[in-house]
Formats: sequence, C-alpha cells, structure tokens
Amino acid sequence: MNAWLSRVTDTLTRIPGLTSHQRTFLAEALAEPGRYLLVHRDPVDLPATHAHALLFCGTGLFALRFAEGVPAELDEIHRDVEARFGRLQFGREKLVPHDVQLVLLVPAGIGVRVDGRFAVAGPGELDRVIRARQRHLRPTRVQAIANTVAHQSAREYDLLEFEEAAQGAADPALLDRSEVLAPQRNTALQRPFQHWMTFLDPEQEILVARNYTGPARLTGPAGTGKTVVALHRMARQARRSTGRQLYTTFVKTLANCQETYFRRLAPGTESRVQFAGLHAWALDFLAQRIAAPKLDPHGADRVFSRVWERARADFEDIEPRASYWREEIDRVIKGREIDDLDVYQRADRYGRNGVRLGDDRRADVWHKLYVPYVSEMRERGISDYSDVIAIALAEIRNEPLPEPYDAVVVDEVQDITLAGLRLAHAIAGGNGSSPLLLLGDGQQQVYAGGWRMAEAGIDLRGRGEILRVNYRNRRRVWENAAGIDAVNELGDFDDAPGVPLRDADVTLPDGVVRIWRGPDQYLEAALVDGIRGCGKPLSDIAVLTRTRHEAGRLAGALEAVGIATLPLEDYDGTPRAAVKVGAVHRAKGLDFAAVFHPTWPAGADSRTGAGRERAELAERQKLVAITRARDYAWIGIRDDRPEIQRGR
Ligand SMILES: Nc1ncnc2c1ncn2[C@@H]1O[C@H](COP(=O)(O)OP(=O)(O)OP(=O)(O)O)[C@@H](O)[C@H]1O
Repeated sequence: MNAWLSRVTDTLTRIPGLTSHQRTFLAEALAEPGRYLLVHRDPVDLPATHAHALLFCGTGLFALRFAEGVPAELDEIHRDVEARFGRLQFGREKLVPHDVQLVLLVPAGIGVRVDGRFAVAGPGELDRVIRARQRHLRPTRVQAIANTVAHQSAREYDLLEFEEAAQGAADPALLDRSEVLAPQRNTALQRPFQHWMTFLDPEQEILVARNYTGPARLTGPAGTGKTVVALHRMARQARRSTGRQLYTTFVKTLANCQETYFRRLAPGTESRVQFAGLHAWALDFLAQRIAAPKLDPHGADRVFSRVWERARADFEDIEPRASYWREEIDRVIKGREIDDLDVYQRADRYGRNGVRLGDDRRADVWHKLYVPYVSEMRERGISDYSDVIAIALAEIRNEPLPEPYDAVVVDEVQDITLAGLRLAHAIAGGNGSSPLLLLGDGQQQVYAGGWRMAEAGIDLRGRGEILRVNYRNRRRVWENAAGIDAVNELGDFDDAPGVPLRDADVTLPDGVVRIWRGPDQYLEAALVDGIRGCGKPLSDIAVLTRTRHEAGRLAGALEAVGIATLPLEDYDGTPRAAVKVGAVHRAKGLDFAAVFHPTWPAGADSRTGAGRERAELAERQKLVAITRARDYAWIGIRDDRPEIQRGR
C-alpha cells in the first residue's frame, strides 16, 4: 500500500459507524490525491433521502450511496444532492447540479439494472466508474467546490482532511500513473465540450431548469449554446424519469455528433434517449408500422433531370438552373404539403419572393414539373426525402404514437420543411401541451424556402427564449462573421425579427482570420499551405464548401499531398486525425478549432430574382461556415481578375 492510501485508510478507520465494506469503497473513492470526500456524519441512521458521501475530483462530482437495490427515495436523493450543489457559481460559471453523478455502491453479486438515472459500482469497481466520467475539472476548481459544499453542508457532512504532504509525495506508483495519463488528459483538456458539461452560463442554466407546459423555442445567434442547453435539459430529464426522449434535425451529421456528446453527458441512457435525423426516424417508424418506402435520392435526381430536360424551355427565361425548380418542388410544394394546384396558386412562397410566380407560371410548374415528376417516381416505386416525411406524417396522423415522448428536441429548425416540423410536432403528441423544443436561428438558414410557425399549428404562447452570449467564436472570428450581410426576411419564423450575430456578446478574446484571394486554379495549393500553417491538429480542422462537388475536389487535393481527410457525412464527433471536408449544410451546429471556407466574392450574383435569393442564401451559408470556427477562420475568395485589379 502506498503512503497516500495508508493515510486514507487511517482516516477512514477513525470514522465511527462505517462498516469495513463501506471503508473499502470509500478508500477506493480516494484512490489518488486531488480527490476530496465529504462523509455523512451519521452513516448508521442516514436519512433515506441523503447520500452517504460526496466525492469531488478532476473527472467529475459524485454522490455515493450504499445500497442493495434501487432506493425507493431515488428522486429525493437526487433533489437533495442537487440542492447542495445548485448554488455554486464562479463568476459567470454556474455549476450544473444534475451533472453530479449518483453512484450506488452495492455488495458483490448484486445486479442492479443501470438506466441512466444513476451509476452502479460493486467492490473494486468504483475507481473505474470515477475515471469513466470524463469531466476535466481544474484541481483548484475541484478544491473550491469541495470547500464550498463542505461549508454549506457542515451540519450533515464532514470533509476528510489529509496532510498536505500527501499531495507532493514522491510516490513512485502514483507518479507512474499520472505520467501515463497526462497526455490523454491534456488532449481532453483541449476539447471545448468538456467545460459546459459541468458549468453553464447562469442564463443558460435557468433555461435548462425551466418547465414548459407546451411547445417552446430557443433562439439566438450562432454559438450561444442553444444545443448545449437542450442537451442539458435532456440529461436532466433523463435523471428524473425513465421516459423516452428524441433529439432530431434535418442534418444527419448533427444528430450523430450530438449523440456522441450526450452519451458522455448522460451515460446509460442509450435505450431511451434517441438521436436520429428526422428522415431516419421516419423510415424506422414506417418500417415498424407498415413498410419503409424505397428511398432512392439518386433515382429521384435522374427522374427530375428527365422531367427538366423536357420542360426547361418553359422556365429558363425566369431561372435557368434546374436546382431552383427542384427546390420549388421539394421545399415549397411537397415541403409544405401542397397537393392541389389551387392551394399552390394561393400559397405564399416564403423565402422565395425574389422570383414572383403568377398563376400561369405556377400552373406550368404544377403540370410540367411537379405532376410528371411525381408520376414517374410513382411508376418506378421510389421515394425522395420529402415523400418519406409525407408518408410518415400520414401514418402518424392516422394512428398517433401509443407511447408518448417526454421530450422532442428539433435542432436547426430554420432548415426543416413545414411538413418536417409538423411531423416533429406529431411525434411530440401534436397538441398544445406537447413537449416539443425547437432550436434555431433564422440567420443560419442554408436551404431555400421557409414557413411561418402558425402554419405548423404550433402555438408557442410566450414560450420563446433568446440566448445572446456567444461561447464558441474567438473575437476576430466573430467580428468577421458578424460583418456578413446575412439577412433572412423570415426573421425567427414567428413574426419576430430574430437577434443577429452582431448583437451577440462575445466571451473569448483574440482569434485569427486569414483571407486568401486568388484565381481558382491556385485554390488547392493555398488551402494546403493554409492547413499546414494553421497550427491546429488535423482532427480539429474542417474544410467547408458551398457544394458537395467542391468538397470532393478539395478532399482529393488534400489526400494527394498526404493530408488525411474524412467526409463530413461520416463524422460523428469522435476525434480522428483527419481534416473533415464537406458542404456547409453538413456542418450545421458543429464546431472546429479551424475552418477553411472557399467562397466567391460577394455580389457575384445579381441582386434581383433568383440571383438575389441565391446571394442571400450564400451569405447565410458563409456565416454558418465561419461561425463553425472557434479560433481560426480561413476564407478563400476566388478572384480571377488580374492581380492589379485585386488590389494586391
Ligand atoms: N456555458 C458554456 N461554457 C463554455 N462553453 C460553452 C458554453 N456554452 C456553449 N459553449 C461552447 O459553445 C459552443 C456552441 O454551443 P452550441 O452548439 O450549443 O451553440 P448553438 O447556439 O447551438 O450554435 P449554432 O446555432 O451555431 O449551432 C459549444 O460547442 C461549446 O463549445
């Protein structure tokens, strides 16, 4: 036994009322210096609603309770623990009380089913549970928390004191272990998401704990912690009940990444807290109910191309790009559940009023594009993404879910279609008291079209919250992004203007923005130089492009010079030494230490018609790309004019 452990054992022996089995557990809790333990003064007559001990260490905060099964007073124990930690605040950092992990300490041979409300440790397992928590609290912060809680709970708990010498003791066994762990810890400390797992801005924390009696919405500019708040709400709920929860979004990557973070925040909840793109959820639901439709996006592309080739002459005078008309079908007609020409002719084409379509033009769209497209898709027996949402919506309306969700969170709601929003609402129960939480920011809309909240039949009735403190972007990065003229006539989708990024408060200083200007043919070389010179690890770099095609081109160029890449669609938040490359649409909601964004000079498109819509969309995409960068943003502006004109 090393010197530290013998001191721990001595101290524990002096506490009256503890059994030897309990002492062994508590000694394990104190397996290394830097951990602090508060032990209840009356372990024999411990109130049923209290923990036996509270443990503070670098990997997290714990409440320890000896048990032989799940205590009947589990909720009360949680409440008591949270009350003890709930008032701790360090400047603008409020401790998140539900992040204190309750651990049931059970005798050997007792099996307790873990469901995310608590962790379980048998003899010899506690140290592993403590290390697995993966919080990274600074030693001084751990000590400060321990002292404050000890002071506030002095009537019930005693802080075990050990001689100072123990901290600096040259204990070879301990030194070996910390040396081994140091590199891992340092890497982990660089990951920004650790901090918000235990500490939140007081304004965020209020929203985590706020109860809503119906659908609610959280808005605010990029990087203000909307998702962080939602994840904490889900974690808190998961502590309190064993009901199901769903986090969904139109962007598959985002659901995968947030799932990775959430599993660290609230381990053991896999079976009941689900993360899924809305299409994946719908396909799964349909497979269980009737049969999953045959989703074939490439087949749908081919069908539309054929239809377009036959009809293009009738539309090119308004807008020659096929993608514009495809979006008209996807985001306006199908996206808003329009199944009748009359309704289409009367519909407000939100977000698309750059191109005004009169009745005749809409009839053309209907008869020459929409109807032939739908007919051919039907003949082939294939579906596109909008069909999947439509079929799921019809099915759930016909027969609602038998088992309701405790919470349904929709992230990046500004990019969902109206039909998608209605489906999410239906999943949450489809009524005025549904536990639906919508997160979004109109300034970050990167897909065409739009809707109004009232059309979705969702009444937010004052349950709208705004976050304003940006925690992601360093000041220079934020300044650059805030200067982008990213407007959205739809505001925050509920007839309110929305808070623009420039009105956010920024917390992090410094940051780097590099602008490269040059001919397209030099883009690859400039990008390679930029990546090599940015000083960030490959695992924390992303190249975000406007199109998938361009992502493919640039990924190829990086691979060719030996820089490993990972398509953004395959990224799930797990660190890997490869540059993430993908279209900006796939990067929504995520962040990276450095972001490289190739773009074109603003104003390349005309300021009328579809060109204006495209230009506005491009500005919003640029804003999304740059606000993904925490420390370093590289903006590559293609400019083929002679050098003298570029002002070099
Ligand atoms: N209280 C906090 N303390 C420290 N970091 C925080 C805090 N809140 C958020 N962050 C950091 O800011 C980042 C942005 O948070 P989050 O993704 O929740 O913002 P968002 O409002 O959803 O952003 P966006 O709209 O751009 O997707 C997080 O990844 C995290 O690193």
